[in-house]
Amino acid sequence: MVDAPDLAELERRALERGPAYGEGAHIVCDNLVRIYKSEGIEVVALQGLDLLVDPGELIAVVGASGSGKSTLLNILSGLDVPTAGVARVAGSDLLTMSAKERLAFRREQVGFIWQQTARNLLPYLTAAQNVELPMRFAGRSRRERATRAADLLGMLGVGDCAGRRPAELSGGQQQRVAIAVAVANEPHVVLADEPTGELDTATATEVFAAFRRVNQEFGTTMVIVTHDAGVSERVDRTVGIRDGRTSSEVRRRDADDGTRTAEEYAVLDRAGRVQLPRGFTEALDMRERVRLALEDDHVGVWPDRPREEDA
Ligand SMILES: Nc1ncnc2c1ncn2[C@@H]1O[C@H](COP(=O)(O)OP(=O)(O)OP(=O)(O)O)[C@@H](O)[C@H]1O
Repeated sequence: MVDAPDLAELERRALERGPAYGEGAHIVCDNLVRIYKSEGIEVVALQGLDLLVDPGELIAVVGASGSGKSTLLNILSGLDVPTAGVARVAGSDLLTMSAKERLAFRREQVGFIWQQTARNLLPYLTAAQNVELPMRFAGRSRRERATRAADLLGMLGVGDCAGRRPAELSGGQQQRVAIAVAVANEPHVVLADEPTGELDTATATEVFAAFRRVNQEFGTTMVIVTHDAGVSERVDRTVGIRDGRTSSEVRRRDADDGTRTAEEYAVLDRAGRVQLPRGFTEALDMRERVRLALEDDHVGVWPDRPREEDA
């Protein structure tokens, strides 16, 4: 009979294995799958998506229409349940939580901002009342609600709009009020689906600045889905989604001399998969299979055609 390992041995093995995937991350998606079934047809919206977002990070998510961006946000916000995989936000497991836990998660842990300005605010309440509403649900005192609503609206540059209803606000003002609503209960994470999609460039810049302000002031982790290059170029990390998987990443850094550099990476997932950019595969007519070779400091990828030395 083999001796069972003792506690010290198990601890030693755990240390040897190193940190678990996503340990310390605020958002963890590991091999996330979402399959929609309608009228007997299955649509695989997410097919093994991996994503890690650190606490306090502000990232943009980009991708073609239908690539799975909204599906991802709906899962992270607790609105939708994934079919398989791991999705964890601020320590909450989104696959296994009960209905009650899900409600508390949505009320306290995440704030959400939709593209359609009208969807974010209740039309018959003033801006301040809209911001106070989630705090009322959370049981905060009347005085605390009023003070915090005024502070948030002021911080986001819409303090003078406090007494106006959404119809009396511009699209950009409505989105800034929506950000105040989203962070009213100090959520750990804010998710936004095309929040500047209906705005002109100058207004979009102002709204993005409001997101940035909240991120820096409160350290809130933020994921913004966007088609807007003005937004995606201003964040430190842009994650590209293709066919329901994270496929590429652009990281930007400010150099000491004040210049900003951007570097594009392909994402290597936990199973060792890399998605080649479509431009590369088309340029070399790569289809179905490729040849790989391990070199000293890189991996070569060739189209599946007879090589000269084989001919
Ligand atoms: N409720 C649903 N039922 C069936 N299929 C769905 C449903 N929601 C999304 N899909 C499908 O899942 C895939 C991903 O959709 P999703 O809305 O996540 O993409 P997206 O990247 O957000 O697109 P867009 O930029 O156009 O909003 C698409 O093929 C879409 O048709």
